[in-house]
Amino acid sequence: MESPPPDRLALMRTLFETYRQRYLNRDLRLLDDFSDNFTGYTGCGDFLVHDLAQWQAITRTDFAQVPQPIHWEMLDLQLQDLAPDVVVAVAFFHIHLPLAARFLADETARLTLIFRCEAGVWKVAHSGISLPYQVGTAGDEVYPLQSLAERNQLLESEVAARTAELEEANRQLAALSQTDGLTHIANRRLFDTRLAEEWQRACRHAQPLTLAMVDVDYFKHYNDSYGHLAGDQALQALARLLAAHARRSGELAARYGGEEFALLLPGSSLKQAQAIGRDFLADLDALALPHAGIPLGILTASVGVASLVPGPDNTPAMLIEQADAALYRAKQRGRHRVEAGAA
Ligand SMILES: Nc1nc2c(ncn2[C@@H]2O[C@H](COP(=O)(O)OP(=O)(O)OP(=O)(O)O)[C@@H](O)[C@H]2O)c(=O)[nH]1
Repeated sequence: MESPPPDRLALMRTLFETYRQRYLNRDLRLLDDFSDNFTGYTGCGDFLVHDLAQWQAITRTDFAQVPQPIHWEMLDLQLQDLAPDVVVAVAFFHIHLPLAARFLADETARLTLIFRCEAGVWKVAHSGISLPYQVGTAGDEVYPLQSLAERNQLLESEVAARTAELEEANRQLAALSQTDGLTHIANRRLFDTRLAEEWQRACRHAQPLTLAMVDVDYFKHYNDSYGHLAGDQALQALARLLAAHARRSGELAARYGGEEFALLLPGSSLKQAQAIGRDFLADLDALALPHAGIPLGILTASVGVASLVPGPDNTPAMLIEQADAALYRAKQRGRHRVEAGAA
């Protein structure tokens, strides 16, 4: 097939472009372009319009419905030279209406225009637009704006609901990853994070950071006597008591590992931490979980506290070491007591 001569191609392009620009810019001069002998298919109507006045009314409704300029993202344009007085343009494009109905723009629309030269003037003899929307139009709508708006609203509320669910799931996941599964207090991971944070804070304010390490006494014996499940329950009860002593902002009770716990006490002096340790042991005594076979007859714990002012010569690990050393001394000196400071 021979391709049309350049001037003919230019003509076809001009005809299509003029139509396109007027349609996009909501330019009513478009109405002048139609042939008296016109036929057309609207985007959502499934009937052939062959009454020019009806088509012009549809066009006016279209322009009134969407008065702001429309944007077409052209995908393809076929220009066909059918006869000296007939040319056809078939265009494929995405429609971007000036509203938030994004998925409308995802559809590919097709426009077929037939131009016919009548008494020396090129007119639009046929316009058939195909919009593959899965939604119907309401009333005399040309674009299915109402259905699209409803669909959009539904989609937005579904997205909002899913986003909220996802955020909640993420929040729960984050909380879970920082919580000890047995005792439901902070786990070692959160303790390490908070220790590092509090260390930095104490460093900035040149204040001491204080830490208490807590270890259950004769816990192996407890497990052996009462069973592992009872041991678990004892750890849970102890964790609850310890958590009740983390009262002020920044304080944190955590399960450090096994039957060892940590109480981070920013802003407390060594003396205050010792008092907190003693209060905690008194609470545990009051709980009086039976532990037959050890001198006191109830479950007890030992506490080691240490305090350091962060500086170039010390690290968080040193604070833990010193609290651990104090805890070791508490064990050595008979358990069920609080010891403080490095050896
Ligand atoms: N039930 C239970 N036992 C645990 C858990 N984690 C650690 N243990 C037990 O804790 C016990 C710790 O024993 P040891 O380290 O010998 O210390 P201890 O018997 O408490 O003796 P002292 O610390 O010297 O007073 C071991 O028997 C562990 O099995 C746990 O999650 N649940």
